[in-house]
Amino acid sequence: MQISELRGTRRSQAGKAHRLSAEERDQLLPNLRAVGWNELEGRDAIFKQFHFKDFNRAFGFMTRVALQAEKLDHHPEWFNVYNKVHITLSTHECAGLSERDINLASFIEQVAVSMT
Ligand SMILES: C[C@H](O)[C@H](O)[C@H]1CNC2=NC(N)=NC(=O)C2=N1
Repeated sequence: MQISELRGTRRSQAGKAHRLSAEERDQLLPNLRAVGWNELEGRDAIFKQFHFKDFNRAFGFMTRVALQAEKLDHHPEWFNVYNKVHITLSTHECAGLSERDINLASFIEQVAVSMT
């Protein structure tokens, strides 16, 4: 395998991202809605606010998410102040919500559960 192909695999979620269809949304979003993720109005993205016990927990959470985001080459838009972390997920490549956002949101949920 060539280095260039390996890079291709590292861009993991290989292939082009596509905006989720209505059917895919019906199938994938309910589980995330149930744990507090919502679709933004006026932008094809999902959003959730997290609250932790203190800054240490919030930043520990962000650190774990950041390392995975870098691995996946898919990064959150986020805002942090003290114990709050607000996260928006969307995919630039398709200018909207893709499966990459669903995968990252699922990972974020696992980390959040382990930090609260
Ligand atoms: C050039 C770079 O690989 C791209 O911009 C990646 C990086 N991180 C990303 N993060 C998110 N959230 N969406 C993207 O489309 C995206 N694309």
